[in-house]
Amino acid sequence: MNILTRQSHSDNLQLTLQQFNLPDANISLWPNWLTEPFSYNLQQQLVSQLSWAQDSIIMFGKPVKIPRQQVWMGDSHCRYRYSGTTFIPQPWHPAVRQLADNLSQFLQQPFNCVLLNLYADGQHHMGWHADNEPELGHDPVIASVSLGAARRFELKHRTQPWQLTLDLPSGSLLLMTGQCQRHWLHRLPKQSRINHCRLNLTFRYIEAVS
Ligand SMILES: O=C(O)CCC(=O)C(=O)O
Ligand SMILES: [Fe+2]
Repeated sequence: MNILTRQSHSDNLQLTLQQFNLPDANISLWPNWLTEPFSYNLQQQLVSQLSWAQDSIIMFGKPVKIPRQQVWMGDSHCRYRYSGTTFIPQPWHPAVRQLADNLSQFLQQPFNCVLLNLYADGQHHMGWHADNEPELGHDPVIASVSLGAARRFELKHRTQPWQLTLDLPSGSLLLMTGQCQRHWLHRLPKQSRINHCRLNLTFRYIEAVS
């Protein structure tokens, strides 16, 4: 475990980093990347100010409502297609833009779009998947910021009996890199005892096609 000094969000707390060098994937977790008050305020602001939608995706040829609400946001060229639906990005909310800029600086990686997911309680969830849509390119870097209720996050290898379970507290930053999306799946399982809300932002990069 490495200890870095927190550089952004203006306090002097020690920034803890946990690294998991999995076969075919690199996972890093900064459990307290954002401070509690910053996380709380950002969550309140985004829950009330964004146009959340319980979108539908196509499963077995039929539209099915997703078990959460979401917003797709980013630069205007960042169209995103998954499960038979194309999402056009909403323009940047200034606080999300600021967070993307801070992340880009912190990780030395460009980010130009973000999927925001709002889980009202532990019934809301996301099933097994990989963030491997072609527009994300080969071996995408996915940076995931969590606000609100701490939830369990699970990874499993596609072909080997290997699993990793993490707890994602409010203010945490999870980074998935290497060949993670090629060889591993991840999900946010239901946790029926959790009765408050969580907001997750997964920052991504989509190249502009000229
Ligand atoms: O809510 C989470 O932590 C997972 C989100 C996720 O996997 C995604 O947006 O692709
Ligand atoms: Fe994902």
